[in-house]
Amino acid sequence: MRVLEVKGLRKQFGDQTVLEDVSFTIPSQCIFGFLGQNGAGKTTTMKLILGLLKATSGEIFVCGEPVVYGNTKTNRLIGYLPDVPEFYAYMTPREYLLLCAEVTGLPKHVIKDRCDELLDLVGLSNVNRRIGGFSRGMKQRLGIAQALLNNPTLLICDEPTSALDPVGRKEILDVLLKVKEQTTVLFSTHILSDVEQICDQIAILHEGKLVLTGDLLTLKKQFAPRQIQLEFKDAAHANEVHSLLLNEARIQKINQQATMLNVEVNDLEGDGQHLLKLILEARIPIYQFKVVEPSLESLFMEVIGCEPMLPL
Ligand SMILES: Nc1ncnc2c1ncn2[C@@H]1O[C@H](COP(=O)(O)OP(=O)(O)OP(=O)(O)O)[C@@H](O)[C@H]1O
Repeated sequence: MRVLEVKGLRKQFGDQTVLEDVSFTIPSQCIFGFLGQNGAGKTTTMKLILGLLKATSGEIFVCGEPVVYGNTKTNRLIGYLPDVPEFYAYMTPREYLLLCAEVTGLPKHVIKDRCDELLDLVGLSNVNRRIGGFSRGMKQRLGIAQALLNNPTLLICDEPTSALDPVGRKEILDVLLKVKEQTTVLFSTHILSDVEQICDQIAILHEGKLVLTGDLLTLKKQFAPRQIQLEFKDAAHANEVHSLLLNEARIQKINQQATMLNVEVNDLEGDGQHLLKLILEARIPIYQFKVVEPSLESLFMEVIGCEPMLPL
């Protein structure tokens, strides 16, 4: 089933076009990473999905139902976590969730069990402190619990990990992985490693246009350049090999950083062997010869037209 379908979405603020012909679909039970640099248009897209902004043109469907601006009926199917969630600081997480459950009209007989289940899911069941003293990560986790109260089909999180330290980020990613068992997740971010860890599908937004969307593993294989990394004892040896390889037609691109060379080839096996042979024949000692696994970073940089850093 298609949980979300975005078709030809365009959004203008005055004469500024912020989104142009954005189309993507999200199948059920997947984690969809919505990637883009600051200002790419991620939050605007999410607000359009939530019916909080009016699209200039295009259509959005949640579980087959059209999203209509100003009539947010489809939001009963969506849980939303904004980038900076706000809470009542004087409450404990349980008090706060119980209040939200009552306000959202959850049947009285299920409220307590649902809140306990969600506090357990986000690792806050034994926390009886006031929310005012929570870390950012704890607030994000409570926000996820709140967004899941009504058993949504789609959970949308706006940059849930961006302001967190590595431990806080891992906790959120673990929670999202657990959420995926029951709910489709769309989360926006510019942290590529988070996407690499948990996402099945991605979309990359660049200056308001969707430059890539699809299954992450397939895209990585399809787009990431075939690269071999060579490391030498010193920069002089790396320079020597760099000059040697400049004459080789089969080498697509060479990128050097000090003692390391990143060499892009067409045929990893054949060209790799040829490279090694050349270096050995020139009697240049080599420290490391490594086939670089395709990474989301190289894919991202390629589609937005930036030069990737040398992988470590
Ligand atoms: N209400 C608005 N009025 C005018 N321009 C807006 C409005 N909201 C957003 N924009 C502009 O739209 C562009 C996209 O903003 P958006 O917040 O969607 O980007 P983003 O990808 O979420 O970025 P970030 O990662 O910084 O949150 C920006 O240039 C922003 O200034």
